[in-house]
Amino acid sequence: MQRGQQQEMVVEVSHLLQQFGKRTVLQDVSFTIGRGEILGLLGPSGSGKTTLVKTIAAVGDYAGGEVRVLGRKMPDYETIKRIGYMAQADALYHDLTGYDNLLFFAELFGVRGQRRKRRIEELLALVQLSDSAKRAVHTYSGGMKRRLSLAIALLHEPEILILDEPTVGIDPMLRQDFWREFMRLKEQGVSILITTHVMDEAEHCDRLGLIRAGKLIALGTPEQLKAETGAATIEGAFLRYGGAQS
Ligand SMILES: Nc1ncnc2c1ncn2[C@@H]1O[C@H](COP(=O)(O)OP(=O)(O)OP(=O)(O)O)[C@@H](O)[C@H]1O
Repeated sequence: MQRGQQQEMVVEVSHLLQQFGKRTVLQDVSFTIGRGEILGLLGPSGSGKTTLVKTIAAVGDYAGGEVRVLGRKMPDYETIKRIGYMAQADALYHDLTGYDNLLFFAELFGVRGQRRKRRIEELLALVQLSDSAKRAVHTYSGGMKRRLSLAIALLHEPEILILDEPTVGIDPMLRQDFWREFMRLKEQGVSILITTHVMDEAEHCDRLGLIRAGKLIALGTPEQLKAETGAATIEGAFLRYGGAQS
């Protein structure tokens, strides 16, 4: 980026309020994500991370504030197609094979012809499912389902990736491959919002947001968060901000 040039903001969340019935789950949450930026969300179980990423991915409406993605107020159907969302709960067709799941979602996202064939093959290789692609998903392990879900989220080459704990149940070697891929996508200008409980993954993020009880209690680069708290590690910084990591 040129000096003085403004970084393009692809996600703008301002004063977001999310409620389920009378219960407030997210309160006054504001942040932005720039093009090609990886923003990680950390927080204890139940703090609101999944609710936040779902709201940005437009899975449901919100009670107050504003979420804009690529300049459009969400939820917006056209913009949803430019997002790749990997949910925590697998949204797969268990009676279909892995390959047929990819075919189904390719159709849904308008990925057709030679591009479809090429993408499916590339992604099956990336997530190491080429040899199991013709098996029904109900025979897959939890980790295999996560890998297939990631392949689906990447299928249509989205500009924004929203990944809810993508590496749960993934072995350390493959986790490294995933991160190599996330970094490659970042270099291509893809913006990534990722929730994680894994502290060394947090170190790979450009910035981190710490969420506690529905509030964004800290936001900054890993170095800033450590410097502000005088902690040697992200985990230490997080604890000093008063969040108990689960
Ligand atoms: N559809 C819903 N209806 C009512 N309450 C909900 C709903 N979805 C989430 N919640 C509540 O909102 C709070 C935040 O949940 P959320 O799943 O966003 O947390 P999280 O930080 O992602 O947790 P984890 O790390 O365990 O996945 C929790 O108290 C949860 O029970």
